[in-house]
Amino acid sequence: MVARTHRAQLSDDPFALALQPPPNETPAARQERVERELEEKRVSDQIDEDLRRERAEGKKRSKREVKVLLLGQSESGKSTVLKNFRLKFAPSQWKAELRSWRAVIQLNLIHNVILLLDVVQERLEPGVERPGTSASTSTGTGTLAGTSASPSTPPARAYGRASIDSTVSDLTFTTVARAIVLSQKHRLLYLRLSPLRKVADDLRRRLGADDPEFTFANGEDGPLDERPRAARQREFGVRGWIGALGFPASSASRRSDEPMPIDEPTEILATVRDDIIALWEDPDVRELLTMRNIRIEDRPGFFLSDTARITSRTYVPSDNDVVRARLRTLGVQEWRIMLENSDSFGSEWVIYDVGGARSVRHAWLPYFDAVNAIIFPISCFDERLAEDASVNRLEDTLMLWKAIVSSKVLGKTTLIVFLNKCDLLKRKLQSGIMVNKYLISFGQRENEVGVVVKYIKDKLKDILRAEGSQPRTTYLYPTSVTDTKATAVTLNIVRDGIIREHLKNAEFL
Ligand SMILES: Nc1nc2c(ncn2[C@@H]2O[C@H](COP(=O)(O)OP(=O)(O)OP(=O)(O)O)[C@@H](O)[C@H]2O)c(=O)[nH]1
Ligand SMILES: [Mg+2]
Repeated sequence: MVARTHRAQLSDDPFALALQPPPNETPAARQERVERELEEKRVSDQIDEDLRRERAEGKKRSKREVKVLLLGQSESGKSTVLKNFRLKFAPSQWKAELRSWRAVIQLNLIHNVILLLDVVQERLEPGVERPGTSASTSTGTGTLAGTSASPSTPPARAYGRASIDSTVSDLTFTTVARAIVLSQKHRLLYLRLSPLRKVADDLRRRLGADDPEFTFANGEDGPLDERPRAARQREFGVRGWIGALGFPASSASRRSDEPMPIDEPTEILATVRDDIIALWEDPDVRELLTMRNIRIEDRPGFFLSDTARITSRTYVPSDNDVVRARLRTLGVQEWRIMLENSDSFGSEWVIYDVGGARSVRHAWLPYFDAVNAIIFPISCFDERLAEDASVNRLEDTLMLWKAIVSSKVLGKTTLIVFLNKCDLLKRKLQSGIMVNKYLISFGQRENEVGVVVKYIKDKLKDILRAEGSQPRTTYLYPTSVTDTKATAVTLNIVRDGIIREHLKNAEFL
C-alpha cells in the first residue's frame, strides 16, 4: 500500500517515467514491451528460485567469516574499493604486492600513448578516418570520449530510457576547429613511438593474453560502435590478478628495497620517455583530442601526467598508482583477507570482486547472499556503457538497483552503496556540463556536487521504498575511491557497520 502511494507520487518524475511505457506506444511496441517484461520477470523469478535452492542446499558457511559481494557496472570502481580495503586492513600483503603492478601501470600508460597515436594517425592519414568523424568540423553527441554516441548510434529504445536519453540528442556540440596541420615533428614522434604497440602486445601476453579466458572488452567494431578509432580503444581484462600479476610468489619473496629488474618494456619506455612527454604536451595533439571530445585525463588508467616517473628504470609503483591502475575484472575473484591488527570477531573477510559487464553478470548469482556493496558511479549520468553504447550508464545502474531491492530473496541482505567518482562528477560540473540536460527531473537545482549527490541519494531511497518488500539496513556513502585517505575513513565506518549487522544476524548480541 505504502509502495503504491509512493509510486503515485513518483508518477511525474522522469526517474519513474523512465520505467513507464511511453504514452504514444504503438500496439506492436506494446506487445514487444510486454513480452520483454514477462521475460525479465521470468529471469528474476528464476534468480530467486536459484537462490532459494542454493540456500536450501545449505552451503554451510563459516559464521565467523564476513562476506561481501562488490556489485556494479563495469568501471564503477569495484576493484578499486577492494584495493582500498586491502591497503587499509591488510597493509603488509598489499605492500608485498605493489611491485607486481608495474607491468599493468606500464601497459595503462602505453594504452594512453596508443590513443594519442591513433588520433595523430587519423590526422596524418585522413583516409583512415571513419565516416562522420571528420576532425575539422566534428558534430556529435555526448560529452566524454568513449561514451559519446555518434550520429549513427541507433536511437535509444523508446521504453526505459525516455527521460535520460531523449535529452542526450540536445547535447549536440559543434566544434569549428582551426585547421590543424601536423608537422614533420608529429610524424617523427609517431614513428618513434609506434613500436610501443608491440610492447603493449608483449605486456598483455605476459599478463595473460595467451590464456583462453583472457578477453578484450569494448571489443569488436560492431554496428553500434561508430566512434572514431581513437575513442574505441580496446580494453583488456584478466580473470585473476594473482595469476596475471604473479604475486604473491614473485613479489613477496623479494625485499621491497631491492631494485626492480630492468626488463625490456622498462628499457624501451625509458628510451622513449621524452617523446611521450612531447606528444602529450603538444598543443596540436591536445586540440585534436578536444575536437574528438576525448577527455583522456578522465579515463580509467590515465597515467600520462606521470610519464617521467613511470618511465624511470627504477620505477616502483606507489599505493596511489596501484589504486588508479585499471585492470578489468572477468568472472569472479574471491579474496580471503585476514584483517591485520584485529583478533576480534569479524577479522576474516571474504570479498567477491566480480566483472561488471552485462555479459558476465550471471556469474554474480551464487554470491548474492553476502553483504551487497553496490558501487554506483555517480559521475556517469552522461555516459554510455562500454559494452553496449545504446545504454546510458545511469539508467543501467538504476535498473540494477531496482532489481536488487525488489528481489524478495535478497530482502534482508544488508546493502551498502558507494556513490562513487564524486571527484569526476565535480570536474564534469566545473567544466560546464549541466546535469539537467540529462536528467530533466533535476530541474533548476544548483549544478553542484552536494546537490547532485543528495538528489541521487533521494532517488535511490525512493526506489527502495517503492520496490523494497521490507525495511532493511542500507548505508549510502559518497566516495572518490581513488582518494585512499578519505576512503580509509569511510571503510572504517563500513567495516564497523557490517560487523555490527553480522553480529546481530549471527545472534551474538
Ligand atoms: N577519478 C576516479 N577514478 C576512479 C574512481 N573509482 C574508480 N576509478 C577508476 O576507474 C577505473 C575503473 O575502476 P575499477 O575498480 O577497475 O572498476 P570495476 O568496477 O572493477 O570494473 P570491472 O572490473 O570492469 O567490472 C580505475 O582506473 C579506477 O582507478 C573514483 O572515485 N574517481
Ligand atoms: Mg574490476
